Amino acid sequence: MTELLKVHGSQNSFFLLDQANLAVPLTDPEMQKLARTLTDRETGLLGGADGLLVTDANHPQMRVINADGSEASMCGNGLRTVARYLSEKTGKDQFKVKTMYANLEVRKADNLAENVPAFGVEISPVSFKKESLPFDNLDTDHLLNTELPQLVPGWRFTALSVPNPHLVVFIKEEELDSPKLGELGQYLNGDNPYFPDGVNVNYVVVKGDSQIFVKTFERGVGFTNACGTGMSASSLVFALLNPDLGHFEKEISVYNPGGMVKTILHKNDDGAYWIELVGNATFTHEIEIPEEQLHSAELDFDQIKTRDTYEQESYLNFVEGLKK
Ligand SMILES: N[C@@H](CCC[C@H](N)C(=O)O)C(=O)O
Repeated sequence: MTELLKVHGSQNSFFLLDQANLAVPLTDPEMQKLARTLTDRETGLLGGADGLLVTDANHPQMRVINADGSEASMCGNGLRTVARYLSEKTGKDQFKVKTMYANLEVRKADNLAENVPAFGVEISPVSFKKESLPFDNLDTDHLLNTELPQLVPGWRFTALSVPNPHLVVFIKEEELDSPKLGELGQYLNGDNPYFPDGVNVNYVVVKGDSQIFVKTFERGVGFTNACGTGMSASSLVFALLNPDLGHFEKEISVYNPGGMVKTILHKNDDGAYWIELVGNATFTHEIEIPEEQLHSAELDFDQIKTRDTYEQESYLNFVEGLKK
């Protein structure tokens, strides 16, 4: 039997698999197939999820397989849960985790509430260069609060990678339910002349000093409860465009449909930006699957056992408390 976990950060949910638990590690096509099968919102396990996180306790690392089987270079909410998993395995409270483009620092943080463990993770490298997303056919090398009437007239867009690609647009609170949000997300993540690899689209509402709300249409997934890299990218753009409200080296509260995280913005002496993302790392279920099932083309759900950890109840109490 192999143990998987179902986890979430701000209710951006994942299955977490440790290759070190397997006699034969999963191949990339097996991971992609498993991600698509487990995460399906209608036919997947435990109501599906937004992706599959693959780690290896022997070589601290994280790979992120989106729900559609594509691979993302980073996942901020996912990294917090991988950090907790590896921390509990090794007894270490601070260490680095290898991701596609960078070795990122992670640390155990104070619990957000009783039974709501939290971790802080480094989000970097940050780039505003066109090639880092990439984007094309927009007659510019940088999008920084730029009008793009060919996308949505009247909206201003900022593009940055952290290092996965993000587009940030500030909207009014009353626009949050507009169909334009999903339409644009879908358009830019389908066949389009501007973002050939797709892009995560973050819709941001400024709530006040050091406070924003972010709703994200995620590449490879669709709307999610939260996107860690998206909230980090949005925090940086918030501070760059509104220096009176968003500050470096000071916590920013980032509310999202799944809860709330904190971000802290940093600028190194060489001018490079990086962000610390602090938030919950919740394990909702322990799952037992025979290893041969993970390698097989079809999963037999009758052979899978799941156990509720009861952490979700505590997390929901924490979210309820945010409303008071
Ligand atoms: N939810 C994630 C980001 C996941 C990756 C994204 N869908 C992509 O393809 O870049 C997060 O918490 O950062």
